Amino acid sequence: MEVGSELTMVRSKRVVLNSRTCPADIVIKGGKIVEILTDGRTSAQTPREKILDVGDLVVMAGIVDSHVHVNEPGRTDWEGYWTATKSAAAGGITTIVDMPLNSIPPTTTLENFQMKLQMARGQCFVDTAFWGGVIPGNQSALLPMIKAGVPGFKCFLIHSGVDEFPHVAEVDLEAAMAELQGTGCVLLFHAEKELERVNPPIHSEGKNKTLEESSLGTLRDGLVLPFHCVIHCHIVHLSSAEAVPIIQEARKAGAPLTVETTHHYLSLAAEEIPTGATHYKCCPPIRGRCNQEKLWSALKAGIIDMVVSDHSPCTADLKRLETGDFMTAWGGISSLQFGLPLFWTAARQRGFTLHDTVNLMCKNTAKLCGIEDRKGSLAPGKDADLVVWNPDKEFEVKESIIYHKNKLTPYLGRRLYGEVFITIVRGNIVYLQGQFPTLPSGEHILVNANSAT
Ligand SMILES: NC(=O)NC(NC(N)=O)C(=O)[O-]
Ligand SMILES: [Zn+2]
Ligand SMILES: [Zn+2]
Repeated sequence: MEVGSELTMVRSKRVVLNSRTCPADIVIKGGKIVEILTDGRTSAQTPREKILDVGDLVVMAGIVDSHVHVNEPGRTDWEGYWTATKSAAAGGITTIVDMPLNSIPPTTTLENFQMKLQMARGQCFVDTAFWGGVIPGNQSALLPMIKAGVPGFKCFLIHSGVDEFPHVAEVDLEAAMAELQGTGCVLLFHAEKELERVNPPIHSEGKNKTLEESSLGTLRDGLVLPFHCVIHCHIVHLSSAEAVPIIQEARKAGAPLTVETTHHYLSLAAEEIPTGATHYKCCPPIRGRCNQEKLWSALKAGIIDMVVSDHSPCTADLKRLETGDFMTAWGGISSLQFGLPLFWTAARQRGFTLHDTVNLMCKNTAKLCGIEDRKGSLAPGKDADLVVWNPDKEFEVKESIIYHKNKLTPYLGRRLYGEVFITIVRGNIVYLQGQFPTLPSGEHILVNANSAT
């Protein structure tokens, strides 16, 4: 079987289905799963050719990463569709959902969205959907973007890191929520809030800690719950466990609220960040081990709904490694390709199962962006998006296997469990042990929740 082939069946001794992991034949036709044959059942539709038998490698639904910054157009040297979707394919990610910022222009108007689509066409190795952005004064652009296929919008409550994507005040949220009433879309919040100014703590320069209690006001996940959440609100990249009781309270009060955390808050702790290691900088910052354990407990308890990458790379110079100054370095971590093994390496020791992994990284993220009818789990009628991997195989993150545009990731040199062998998008092999199709096959663009064009 070679890369780029269109499969008619995938066979494995370990297929992760909704209720169990068992031997199964996944019959594929026209890019869709048509049958899943278990318990030795065969069917008239069982094909004879283009069958991929992966033995006892695990076959699971392809990962849906709903938080990826592909900064094209405008900052393609930070990350572009070609490299972002190749690294996604190498990581078992079959759908990415692109964030509306760091590209120039940002996805804040219909025209800007159409420009993004034009740039993405023909460059995507995996399926790609797009978030819009809410900024002050663009409320009249929201409905046209929904009609054009965005499943929701991201907004910031503090400076976003890029001037062309200003943060919102309450009055802007009022206007946006009025527009979004009844549309069924979701509003994603970067819910850090700038608290009262504090005297800059006396810390040795260049430590993540300085960032944590920064003189820019104590930036925390002071969860700013959107008042009278009249639409589905989603808290992105929760970093501080202090927000967990607030989230629980909001839900008790009936707020339609979902929450994500990221691989870096679950896999990295402030205590392990070397002085000046600004490639670890992200906003909100990575916090201590005690906080990390509380995030894991909230994940186990179902209070945090999903885990994403928040892949937010930049060019190496903007990480200011020469000064190691966390206050001026770009906030964002490059990690897209390694989400599955990062999560699994830590989760397997905490009693999480392969089913939990599908729920947290496929099902719930697909639901967030309105594509759960075709992505996020294995069932007849769904897209044949699969990842073939070995949860027990350890490997080292080496520069030579990184397909991100910029290789500067805090995970370099780390040994992880869960090597990805094959990634299949709508029945096509898009990654096979280091090999990719010469060109992306077809148009992996999902501009409407229910259709790809
Ligand atoms: N402009 C950004 O890419 N910001 C992102 N940066 C992070 N998370 O460090 C984000 O998600 O807020
Ligand atoms: Zn953010
Ligand atoms: Zn982000």
